[in-house]
Amino acid sequence: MTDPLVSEHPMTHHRARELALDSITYVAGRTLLDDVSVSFPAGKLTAVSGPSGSGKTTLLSIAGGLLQATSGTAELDGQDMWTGSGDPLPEVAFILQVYGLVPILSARENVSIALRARGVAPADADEAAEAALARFGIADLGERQVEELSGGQMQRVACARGFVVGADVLLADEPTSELDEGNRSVVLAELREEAARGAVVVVATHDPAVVEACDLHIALDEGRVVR
Ligand SMILES: Nc1ncnc2c1ncn2[C@@H]1O[C@H](COP(=O)(O)OP(=O)(O)OP(=O)(O)O)[C@@H](O)[C@H]1O
Repeated sequence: MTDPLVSEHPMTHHRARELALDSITYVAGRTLLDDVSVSFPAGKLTAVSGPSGSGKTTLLSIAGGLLQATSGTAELDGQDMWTGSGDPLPEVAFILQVYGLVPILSARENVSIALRARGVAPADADEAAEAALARFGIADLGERQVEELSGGQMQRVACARGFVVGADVLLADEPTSELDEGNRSVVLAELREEAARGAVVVVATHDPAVVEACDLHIALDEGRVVR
């Protein structure tokens, strides 16, 4: 499997063990997360479920360092996930609900960027990007501008960009919402593979089939953990 970061630094790369959230509260006008303590272990696929508006996206954002909690801590083996800027640690990759793709760039460029930003040489990054697109069945769309793609195709580009990094922590927000059953299975298999590789993998989802496919399950309701 393509994993440029790990293969470039085979001797120095230590796997994370656990992403721990302790007493996280987040207030924005009202309380969106209320005293949430959860632990996401490496090597496991953890589902975060809950109705729309229950706080799943907010929780993932805090877990990955995009958002600073009002109180409480989010730590990867003791390292604070909040870096002070809203830029996540390089160990973290996101697959976001809004995708965050650059519309005027090609699918391949959007994926390649994630590696180039981490110091991978452009030619190697492009090659890994092609392979990642192929994993999600969109190798033929590499040259296409993202703004010309369908919602489901964009979601698969966002998946390829999240997976290509070989991150220690992969946080996926509804990564299968636009996908048919076949493509959903592909994404689930890839998530499982990342966990098997030793990553912390968290997937926020409404989909019972996705919850079913996970090792662990945390349910939110109105900003509180209910299971
Ligand atoms: N910055 C903000 N300021 C105020 N309210 C916010 C902010 N961000 C999110 N919210 C609100 O917080 C609640 C939780 O949002 P969040 O996106 O975390 O839920 P979710 O469980 O991911 O929902 P969905 O499944 O619909 O994506 C929602 O009611 C949302 O409108």
